[in-house]
This record gives sequence, structure tokens and C-alpha cells, in this order.
Amino acid sequence: MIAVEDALARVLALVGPTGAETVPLRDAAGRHLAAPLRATRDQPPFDAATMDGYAIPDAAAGPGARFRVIGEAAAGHPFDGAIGPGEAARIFTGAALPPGAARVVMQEDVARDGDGITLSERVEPGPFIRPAGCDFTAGTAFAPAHPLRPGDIALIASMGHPTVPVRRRPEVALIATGDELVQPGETPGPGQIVASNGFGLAAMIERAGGIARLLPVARDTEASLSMAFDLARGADLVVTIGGASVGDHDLVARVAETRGMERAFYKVAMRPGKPLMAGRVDGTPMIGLPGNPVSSMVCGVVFILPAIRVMLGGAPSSAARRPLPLAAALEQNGPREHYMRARITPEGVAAFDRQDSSLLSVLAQADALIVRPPHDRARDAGDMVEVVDLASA
Ligand SMILES: Nc1nc2c(c(=O)[nH]1)N[C@H]1C(S)=C(S)[C@@H](COP(=O)(O)OP(=O)(O)OC[C@H]3O[C@@H](n4cnc5c(N)ncnc54)[C@H](O)[C@@H]3O)O[C@H]1N2
Ligand code: MOO
Repeated sequence: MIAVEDALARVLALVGPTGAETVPLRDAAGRHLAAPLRATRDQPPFDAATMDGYAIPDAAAGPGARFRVIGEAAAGHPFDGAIGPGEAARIFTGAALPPGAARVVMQEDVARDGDGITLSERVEPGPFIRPAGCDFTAGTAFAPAHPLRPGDIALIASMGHPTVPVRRRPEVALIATGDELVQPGETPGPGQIVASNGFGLAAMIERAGGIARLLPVARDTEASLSMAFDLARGADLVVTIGGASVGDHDLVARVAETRGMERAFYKVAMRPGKPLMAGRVDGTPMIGLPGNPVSSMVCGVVFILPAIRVMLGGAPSSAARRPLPLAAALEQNGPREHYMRARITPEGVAAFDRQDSSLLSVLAQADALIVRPPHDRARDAGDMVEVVDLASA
């Protein structure tokens, strides 16, 4: 049995970033940039008016100063002349400043009379000019570490890119195993239950930016499981669910070995999730999850999500943790790192009384997992503990 940290390092060593693909800008939100983008032009490309009013040549002109309006500049329609001393151009927000202009005065600060304007008693000094290149200049690089957000998409558009190089979504093949499993909506026969883990994990993987390929359930025979591995070919990561323990019908390790598995580890000092394995099968990274529903979801948070982050080009990292005070006392922990389903309350974080690894109803009510180190001493209400938020998992 190895420590969680060690197991995670070995899982992350199995995977690497996926290649790049080019997508239309409209499809790029939420994707991970595969290479820095550079602005193709300056923004704004010219000195632009930030107010509707008049462009004048005199930066210091005060109340009573008069100018003759000789032309007009609107957004998309520059004035094709220049203004000289005593001259002004009518100008609108977003228009290019005509040559010779030093400043824009707001139309509210001007009295107009035919083609003449007189600056009023109170004139906002301005200058109400947005200088060329003040947002970015040609060649400016953009390389966010996070998935592209709406504001990023607007910036990329403004930089002049109709398409975006992004990481290919990593494809994860999910193989649920077990003769007891039927699909949701089917009626279980004697001794059977409804399969749930693959659905939860597929949702988790797709929320993180991967593509889940949920394969048909493998029966508890070597031939069926081997066929499932065949169907998983081409995936970036193969995840098996169940059949990981030591029972006579737990076939995953055996079948993986007959297919030449290079094992990175088997069994981790964590609860739930002890009978976890990982390695490489048919050249593809593989993670074998325990079948207990909460075990498989917790292992998803602790191992699969970090693996997806690496495949999407992120740095190796474990699930983000933050400290919170305990709302209620906890008993001493055993020898495994314990991930306890918990609720976040105004008083702090409170572990649920029932922590059995089959209880999905408790997982669904949980906001967070309290992470307790192996052999952690008994804790009192108010003591600080580390938690992993489940809201984004
Ligand atoms: N003698 C021992 N027995 C067990 C040990 C052990 O160390 N020694 N470890 C226990 C622990 S901890 C776990 S976790 C389980 C994991 O066993 P498996 O990975 O072999 O899982 P299964 O036996 O296939 O299933 C366990 C449980 O989960 C249900 N299951 C499986 N797949 C799904 C699915 N896709 N959706 C919903 N539920 C699923 C299955 O029906 C079982 O009830 O082993 C302990 N035993
Ligand atoms: O490791 Mo098991 O996942 O505790 O139920």
C-alpha cells in the first residue's frame, strides 16, 4: 500500500498533454489554449474619441473659446482632412481623432451656433481620447492558464483570431465491470443492482473538459473484460470500475496482466479507495477504480481530475484544498488518509455520521471532503482541517 501523494505522482507520470487542434472562435469557450496567441494588430488601431462632442486643436482652451466646425468624424467614418488653429471637427464616440486634434470636448460643454461652437462656463478638461494601442499592441502574447472564459474569447476576437489552437479533449474510456450491474431504467434481477459509477464519472470527466466513452458493462469473465479493453483502444486513458479487490470475481488486475500491464502500483492508503491500481495497458494509461460507488467518485476527484488537468496542459497538481474549522469533533483517524463527506455550515465543516462507501445519497448532500491524514489525532470543534470542495468536481 502506498501513500496517496505517491500514487498521484505515479498516475500523473503516466499521462501527458494531448495534442493541439484548431477550433472556430465560437467553439473555443471552456477549452484550454494549446499555444500562446499573439495580437495581429494594435487595439485601438488609432487614437479614438471616448465621448460624443468636438475635436479641437487646443489642449488648454477654456470657457468662451470659439472654434469653427469644418467636418465630421464618426465611428467607421474618419474625417478625411485635418484641423488647424481655430477649427474643430464634430466627433462621435469611437471615431478616429482627426490630425491636428489635441482634445475632445463633450457636446454638453459646448454651445453650437451654425458652424461655430463656444466652450461653456464649465468644461470637463478631458482629453477624452483613447490612445492607439492602449489595450494591446501587435505581437502582445495571451496565454491564460485557465480554460477560456467569455472575457478571454472577446480578447481573442479583438486580437484578430477567427480560430483558436486548443488542446484536444482527452478521451477517457470507462469500463464498468460486474455481473450484478443493469442499466438505469432496467429492472434488476435477483442479486443485481443499477450501475451508477460510470454515469457519475462520465459527468465528472466531461465537466473537467474530457470526453467520456462509457463502454458496455463488462461481465465477470476474462473474455468479456478483455473485449472491453479492445473496445477502449484509442482512448487517452482507460478507467475500469470495480473488480479491483481480491475476490474470486475481481478480474481487472488478472486481465490487465495478461494484456501485458506495466503496473505503477496497486493499493493506496486511502479511505475510501484502497484497492486502486494504475499502470499502462496496451500502451495506454489505465486506472483501475474500486467498485464501491463513493470510492470510485472520490478516486475520480483525487486521481482522474488531476490526470485530466495534466492532459489539458496544466501543471501536475492535487485536488485543491483549503482550511476550514470543524463544526463538530472527529474521532482519531486510522492508518489510511480519510476523505470524509461533509457539509459546509456557517459554524464550519461537519462530517456526515454515515461514511459507508456505498452511500451516494450522502455524497449528493456533501459540499466538501474533509481530508484527514493517516493516524490524525482526535479533533475538536473549532480545530482547522483541510477540505476539498466538491462544487466543481
Ligand atoms: N477481503 C477483502 N475484501 C474487500 C477488500 C479487502 O481489502 N479485502 N476491500 C474492500 C474495499 S475497501 C472495496 S472499495 C471493495 C472494492 O472492490 P472491487 O473494486 O472489487 O469492487 P466490486 O466488488 O466490483 O464492487 C464493490 C461494490 O460496488 C458495486 N459496484 C461495482 N460497480 C458498480 C457500478 N458501476 N455502479 C454501482 N455500483 C457498483 C458492487 O455491486 C459492489 O456492491 O472491496 C472490498 N472488499
Ligand atoms: O477502499 Mo473501500 O473504497 O473503503 O470502500
